[in-house]
Amino acid sequence: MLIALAQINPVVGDLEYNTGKILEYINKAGAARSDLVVFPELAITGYPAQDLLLNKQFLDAVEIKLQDICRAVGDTGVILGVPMRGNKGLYNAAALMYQGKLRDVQYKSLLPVYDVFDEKRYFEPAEVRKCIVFKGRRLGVTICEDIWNDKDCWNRQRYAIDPLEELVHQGAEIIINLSASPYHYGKYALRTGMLGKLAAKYQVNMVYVNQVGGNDHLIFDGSSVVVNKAGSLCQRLNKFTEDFALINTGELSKGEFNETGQEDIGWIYEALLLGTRDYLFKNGFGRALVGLSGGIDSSVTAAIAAAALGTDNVVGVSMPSRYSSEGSKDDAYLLAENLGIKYRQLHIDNIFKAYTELFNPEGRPIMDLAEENIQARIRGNILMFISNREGQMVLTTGNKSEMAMGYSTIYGDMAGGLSVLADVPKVMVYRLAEYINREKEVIPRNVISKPPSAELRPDQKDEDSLPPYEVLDQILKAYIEDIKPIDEIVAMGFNRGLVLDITRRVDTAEYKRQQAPPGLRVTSRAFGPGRRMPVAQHWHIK
Ligand SMILES: Nc1ncnc2c1ncn2[C@@H]1O[C@H](COP(=O)(O)OP(=O)(O)OC[C@H]2O[C@@H]([n+]3cccc(C(=O)O)c3)[C@H](O)[C@@H]2O)[C@@H](O)[C@H]1O
Ligand SMILES: Nc1ncnc2c1ncn2[C@@H]1O[C@H](COP(=O)(O)OP(=O)(O)OP(=O)(O)O)[C@@H](O)[C@H]1O
Ligand SMILES: NC(=O)CC[C@H](N)C(=O)O
Repeated sequence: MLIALAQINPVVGDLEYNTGKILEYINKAGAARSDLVVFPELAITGYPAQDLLLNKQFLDAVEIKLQDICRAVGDTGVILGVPMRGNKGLYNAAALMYQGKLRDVQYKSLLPVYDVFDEKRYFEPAEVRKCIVFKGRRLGVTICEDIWNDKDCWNRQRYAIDPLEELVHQGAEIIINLSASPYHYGKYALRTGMLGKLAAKYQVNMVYVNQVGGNDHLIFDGSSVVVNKAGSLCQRLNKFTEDFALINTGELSKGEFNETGQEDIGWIYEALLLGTRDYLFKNGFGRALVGLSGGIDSSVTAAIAAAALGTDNVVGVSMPSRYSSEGSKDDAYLLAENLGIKYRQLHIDNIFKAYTELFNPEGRPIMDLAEENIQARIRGNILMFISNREGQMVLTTGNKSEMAMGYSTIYGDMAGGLSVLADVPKVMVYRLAEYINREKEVIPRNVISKPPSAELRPDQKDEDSLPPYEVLDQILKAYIEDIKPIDEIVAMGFNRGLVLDITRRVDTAEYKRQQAPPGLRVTSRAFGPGRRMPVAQHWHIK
């Protein structure tokens, strides 16, 4: 049997666009004389459609689009992810269409509610699982979480039923999985490792089709695969881009790829590119604005924006104050030159002076926190003024370490539409900078080598207020990503007072993060919908 994998990038809620895209790939599979073409989970609506799924008119429109697609299906069968109304409510379904008719449906059985997922809010679970017989073959059709039933796995779930096992026992000859599996660093290796293990355990070939694209904070890597019953990888679709491939189930005896593929920092770079591009494009923006301080965060953010949107579509704005060093101004200019993006310089001193004259008895700076922060706020206002007038989206530059510690000014450098590095720890920002410079020096060497500073007062250095980032990032990972208790973090070899201070600062900065723009998720636990913490709360270990 010839099976086509259609790894598409749907736009959430754009039923017209998604249907057009699905029809395009159905035609492509038909032209290749494929027996079957498989699309990702909820391909018609895009994933996650969230509360759009509570809207009756939206579901009515989905039904009409499904009928349109059905009518267009000929001799190439189509398996497509779609929300479907059934006996008990809404189901997350895989629909099989063939020769103009809906032939069979399998609902999703395991509905994830951990991490960023909230599927029980919308869907009922399948009550039965049956192989779908198509062109004489028994297909075991599963939807994403249906195969993630392993307590050792990242999701740590062990469900009472095992759809995969049931389908194999019913004689499934091939397992098909429609997915919308968001990326985080390490996820590809984890996912393909798991697929290999399952295929070998059940001695069954597996075709895994994943969504690709950025949808708000989530980035889907695609990386769809085919694994044979020996557990070897036979086919791998491109990562972070739409792709299409054809496999012959009769020729899967030997794997073509030996490795499951450990990811390197390039994966994070590509993920951020796709996340930035799709967030802007899917929100109707083609251009971005970045405040360039000459520091590492704004440099890496601008480099990502330039690669994602094209150099002509990025404006870097340098906004020096009296505390900005000559070096920083030069670095900001050089970065813009190296990237080939547009560059402007606007001094903020007169505006800063207006504030000090308004508020200070002597009319001169008194150098307190309010004055430090007003510089960041003046810059935020300037960027939003340009955005309003010219139509670019402002990108904020704070990294995960700073967002964790509240080391940023609310309504200042946090003002903007998308936070590109919000889930990238500072140490990883440096690795990204080295990666960006892998062929030639784009980010000036001085930007990478100088000690980080907010330059909001004379001689300010980040490490006056924060522990060294190498230490900080390890403690933050243990606390935020691994959800380790304080005692376990201390047992990793860190000073108890330091761990208490850092974790308390993380907790008390929650109010800032809840007012921050969405951040692109690239670690196993980002701030945002996958980490829901109260703001006004008093739980702290002493
Ligand atoms: N629980 C709560 N819920 C809601 N609002 C709350 C709040 N607690 C304080 N607030 C409000 O927030 C204000 C304090 O926050 P905010 O005004 O941001 O000020 P704050 O956090 O005190 O200071 C900002 C810090 O970030 C550093 N910084 C700034 C800019 C860039 C960088 C960098 O390196 O990237 C670093 C800066 O040096 C300073 O240490 C309070 O005055 C109050 O209005
Ligand atoms: N002089 C400046 N000109 C333009 N933008 C600035 C300037 N100073 C700060 N910003 C903006 O505010 C953000 C926070 O800057 P700040 O220098 O305080 O912290 P940072 O975390 O060290 O960032 P970076 O590494 O980019 O300097 C910067 O990334 C930049 O977007
Ligand atoms: N859409 C889903 O069911 C996703 C859950 C799954 N465990 C994943 O992240 O790949």
